[in-house]
This record gives sequence, structure tokens and C-alpha cells, in this order.
Amino acid sequence: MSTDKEHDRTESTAGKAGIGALRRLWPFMRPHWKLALSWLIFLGISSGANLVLPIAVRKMINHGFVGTDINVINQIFLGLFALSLIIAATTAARYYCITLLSERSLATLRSKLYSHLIRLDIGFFEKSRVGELISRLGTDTELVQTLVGSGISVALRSVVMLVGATTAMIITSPRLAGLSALVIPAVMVPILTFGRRVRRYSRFSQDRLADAAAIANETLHATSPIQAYSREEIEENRYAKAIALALSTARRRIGLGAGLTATVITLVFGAITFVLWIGARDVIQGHVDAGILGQFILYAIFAAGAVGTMSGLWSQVMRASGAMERISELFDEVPDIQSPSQPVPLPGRARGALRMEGVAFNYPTRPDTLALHDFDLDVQPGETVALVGPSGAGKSTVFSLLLRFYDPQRGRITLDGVDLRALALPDLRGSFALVPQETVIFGGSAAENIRFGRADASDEDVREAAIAAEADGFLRALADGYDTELGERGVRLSGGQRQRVAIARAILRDAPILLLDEATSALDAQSEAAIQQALAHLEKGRTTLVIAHRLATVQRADRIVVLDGGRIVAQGTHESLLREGGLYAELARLQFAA
Ligand SMILES: Nc1ncnc2c1ncn2[C@@H]1O[C@H](COP(=O)(O)OP(=O)(O)OP(=O)(O)O)[C@@H](O)[C@H]1O
Repeated sequence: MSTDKEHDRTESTAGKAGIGALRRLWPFMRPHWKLALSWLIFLGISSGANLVLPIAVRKMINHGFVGTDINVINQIFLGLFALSLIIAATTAARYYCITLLSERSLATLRSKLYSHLIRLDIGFFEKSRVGELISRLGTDTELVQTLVGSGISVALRSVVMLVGATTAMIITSPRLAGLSALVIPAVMVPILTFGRRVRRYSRFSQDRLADAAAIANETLHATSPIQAYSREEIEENRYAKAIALALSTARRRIGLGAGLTATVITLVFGAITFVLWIGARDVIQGHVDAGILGQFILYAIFAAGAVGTMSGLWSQVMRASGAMERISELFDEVPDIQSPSQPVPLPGRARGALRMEGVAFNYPTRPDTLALHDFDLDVQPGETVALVGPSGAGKSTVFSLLLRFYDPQRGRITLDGVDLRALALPDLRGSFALVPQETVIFGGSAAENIRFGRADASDEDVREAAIAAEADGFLRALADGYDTELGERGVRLSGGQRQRVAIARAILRDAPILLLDEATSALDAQSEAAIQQALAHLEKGRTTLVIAHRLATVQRADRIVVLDGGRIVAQGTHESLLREGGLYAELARLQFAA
């Protein structure tokens, strides 16, 4: 039931663009216009050659079998053979051009779509499901590729054949051609009306497939909690339900397509039979000669074949149009966070003065809850400031705002006195080195994973950073040392080891401002002590913001800022805050007593 309801909703909201959605393909094909032109030329030649065939047949009927001249027969068959060679060569060339055109333009489309997606702001990814995006990048572009590679090619060939064969029919016998023309509207009406519905169904089933892909993506990335909680069957059913929904829509689409094809074939061939019946009577009555009728029959079959092919293709065109619509939606997504068109340049390396003035901020997905309010923070160049407070107090949010993953709704944030919104994003983010709460390890070697911090770092730099981050020991102990493959298909690092890779990245980055979000939370006491030393060294001459739950790790900060419920409730040194006896003293009492 829900299928129908959802489907109706999709019918009303989606698919307004119609076949026009395919216009958005043009920019990706335009760079390959030479291939398109060659394809058109080959298409013209091969279709022309095909249209000459019926003339040869007429000659055969009129001269070959009625007359007796063996030379004429030889000539006709030699000509026929030459014609088939031309058809073979141009068909092959045409196929080559169009297939390459489709591969090239879709490669362009995929890369452009990916570059667009990777630049969209964090807010976009919070409201989208990654599995669904991957599905659009994969299956939707594949549908479009099939359309360009075979659909458009076959369609245009059919159009050329239809026009050519129709013209030839008119020249061969205007009377029979006139009779045939009467049936054309009868054929076009069902094609157009069926086609529109096919596209809607197609878009809907692609949407459901993307849902299924999103479920698979989420769950296959989380197999251990799923198995630990014995949720296999539940997840299995959830996935099967999504697939079944896609399948049921696909079935309707296929049914429609099949019905359309049967209707068109019946109409077209019925019409041809009728016209030929009249033609045959003309021959018997001596109005037309047999060769002409033979030639006309072939043209009529060509034309009918072309119409039949086009009706079959129409549903493919509609499916691709639905897919292109989904792709275009992604292209239309404009990031909220962008570099300004005329950014204020930073004079060389940032000094690292940070200031948040009257900042109020809520996450886009939680418009009713302020994550930060009345927030004023002033950090001097080179100062080390610790942010402490209970879970959910807004500490990580401060980092997200400094990195301009989001813009605050009120107030402003400056770096060296310049509003973050006036800076080019690479300049702004290039001034920070972040050690996040959770370290992502990418597929690639250990060295490449550290080089994530600075793409052009030498092997020596990578090694030094790893030593400073206490990572050198365990990395060298891996099977291939720094060349060992990490990530999903490689060695899995422990939480503490991942954290040290993240610290090595930050060290390598050598940025004027350090953001450490629970950077040592997963380390044992011994490694932490060693890294604290390295970090203390690293913090010299840099502005540093540290988030830590373990108060022991923040005592060396120049200043401790206490957050609660998105506000600053106190600030000072460890000693002064203890003396004040507020939230901090309470936290300290609990921790140090333990
Ligand atoms: N991406 C997000 N979308 C919506 N709400 C969020 C998001 N990230 C955090 N929040 C909410 O904002 C508030 C502040 O979260 P934040 O992560 O800044 O807290 P925190 O002090 O860093 O906590 P913790 O110490 O547990 O990491 C919380 O109520 C949290 O639920």
C-alpha cells in the first residue's frame, strides 16, 4: 500500500523536468564534439547505403528474374557486395565513435559530479546518506551512459532510417505512401503517453534502489555491532524490503514498456499489411509493377522497424532522463560555505589570533536548539587554551565553527582580525591542524596516511613526524613498515595507534594553529606522557586549543575555559578555577578523587 502512496507522491513532485533533464548532459558531451561529428557522418553513410538496398532488389525483380542478361545480374550482385562492405565498415566505425563518446562524456560527468560533491559543505552530508550519493554516482550515471552509448545511437539511426525510408516510400509510390501516412498519429499517441509514465516509475525505482544502497552501505560498514547485537535478521529484512519496493516499481515499468512495444508493433504492422494488401491488388490490376511493390515493401519494413525500435527505446530514454534528473539535483546543490568571490588575503602565515564575538549557533539539523550562545572567546597568538566541560557542552562545536564547517547565525569569528567569511577557505583551513576525536584512516600505506597532513612532505619529514608522535615504533614493526597498507583492506590499527597517526599528521602539517580534540584520549598513560611532551614542544609558538576530559592533560594550558550548555561559565588557570569552586572544581574533585 505504502508503495502506491509513495509513488503518487513521487509522481507529483518528481519528474517535472521530463525529457528536458537530458539537456543537462550536453555540457559533458560538448568537449567530445569531434567524435559526435564523426559518428553522424558514419551514420549518414551507413543509413544511405542501407536505403540503396531496396533499389537493388527492385532491379533484381525487374531485370534479374524477368529479363535474362547475365551481365546485369553480375553487376547487381557485385554492387550488392560492395554495398555490404560499406555498411559493415561504417557500422563498425559508427559503433566505435558512439561508444567512445559515451564512455568519455560519462567519465567527465562522473569526475565533475565527484568534485562537486566533495566540495559541498558538511551540513549537506549531514542531511544526505552517503550510500544514496554513491548510488547516484554509480547506477544513475550508468543508466545515462547506456543511453548515450546505445540508446541515442540507435534512436538517431532509427530517425535517419525513418526519414530516409519515408522519403523513399513517397518517391517510390506516392499513393501507397499517402495511405501509410494516415496511421502515423495512431502510433505516436500511445508512445508519448506510455513513455511519460515509464519515466516516473523509473525515477521512483531508482530512488528506492538508492535507499537500499544506503542501507547496505551503512550496515556493511558496521558489521561488528550488528553481529554483536544479533541484528542480522532485522537488517536483512530492512534491506530486502527496500529492494522489494524497487522491484515492484520496476515490474510496473517493465510491464508498461512491454505493453507499449506490443501496441506499437501491432499498430505498425497492421497498417503495413493493410497498405500492402492494397498494393498487391494494384499489381494484379496492372497499375504498379512488381519491382516497385517489392521496393516499397522493403522501405515500409525499414520505416516500421525504425518506429518499433524507437518505441522500445522511448522507455530507455525516459529511464535515463529520470536518472539525469537525480544527477542534476546534486549538481544544483550549492554549498552554503564557500570562499568569497573577493577574499581578503592573509599576509603570509597567520599569526594565530582567534576571536569569537557574540556568537550564537545551532546545527542546521537542529534549528530549535542552540549549540552555542552569547559566546565570546579571545585567544592570543601562541596562547594555549583548554576547553573543558561536560559532554555536549559545545566544545567540538567551537572547533567546527573555527574551521568554518558552519557559519554562526549571529556574531562573528575572526582570524588575525579578519572575519572568517572574508577569507578564502584554503587560506583559512590551511592555518589549522586538527586532531579530531575520531581518526579516519584511508586506504593507502602508513606513510601516505601521515602525508595526508601535507601532500608534498618528504619521506624524512614523515618519519620525523611519526617519531614525534610516538608512532615510529609500531609503524616500523608492521610487516612492510611505513609501506604497509592500512585502512579497510589493510592492517587495522588500534584506537591509540590511529590517534598517534592523527597527531603525526598534525605535526607534519606545521600550521600556526593547533586544534586538539581529545587527541590523547585513547592512549595508555605511558604513551600519553611521551606524546604530551611532543605536543608541548609542538605547541610552542603556535596558538593551541585543546579539548580534553582528563583534566590532568590540560593543566599546562595558559588558560582553561569552562563550557556548559553552550556557554562559557568560567575561565582562568587550574589553580584559580579550583579556588573559584564552580563546575571546574567539581569536575576536578570527581576526577582527582578517583
Ligand atoms: N552535527 C551535529 N548536528 C546536530 N547537532 C549536533 C551536531 N554535533 C553536535 N551536536 C549537538 O550540539 C551540542 C554540542 O555538541 P559538541 O559535540 O560540541 O559537544 P562536546 O562538548 O564536544 O561533547 P563531547 O565532550 O561529548 O565531545 C550537543 O547537544 C550535540 O548533540
